[in-house]
Amino acid sequence: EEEKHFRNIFRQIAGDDMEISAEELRNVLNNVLKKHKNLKTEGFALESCRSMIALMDTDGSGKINFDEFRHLWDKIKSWQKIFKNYDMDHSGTINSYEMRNAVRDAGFRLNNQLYDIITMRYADKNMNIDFDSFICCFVRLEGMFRAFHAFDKDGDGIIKLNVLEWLQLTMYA
Ligand SMILES: O=C(O)[C@@H](S)Cc1ccc(I)cc1
Repeated sequence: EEEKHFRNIFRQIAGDDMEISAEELRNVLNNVLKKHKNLKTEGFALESCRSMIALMDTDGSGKINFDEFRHLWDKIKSWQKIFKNYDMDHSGTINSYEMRNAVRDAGFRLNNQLYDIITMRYADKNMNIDFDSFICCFVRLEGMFRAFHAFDKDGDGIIKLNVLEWLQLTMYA
């Protein structure tokens, strides 16, 4: 039943081509955000939605189909619970220390250098991370781990890429 309901929602968002574009994704994310008063954010920028599409576009169509959207939506739902769990004062932001715990709670195993890089890339001047930056960071983390494992056929934790393969990975993200 829930699946049918979700498919109807998807159909409304996606329109005739049954694929969601960056603009359509931005509209649905920002409409949902309006229902969450304690998720302070200026909303998702188009560029952020383009990146989320790229990271989730496993069939290379340039848009996201039902399965890709379902995966993204389930991830955002679980990651917003983690965000709210750490945003105790309901400021709509979490600080860089809480971000470390949120990343760990989401199951990502990083090192100190990466935690610092994430703070530099996603936090504001007060070292706080707002909700849309938080989600974009997690979508990128999940997408990049997934891309690495897709290349790591023998699962030895080592991949070999030539420069064009590297650019294919990093430019469409
Ligand atoms: O659908 C909702 O409002 C909750 S349950 C999950 C959620 C929260 C924020 C966003 I943006 C997307 C989804």
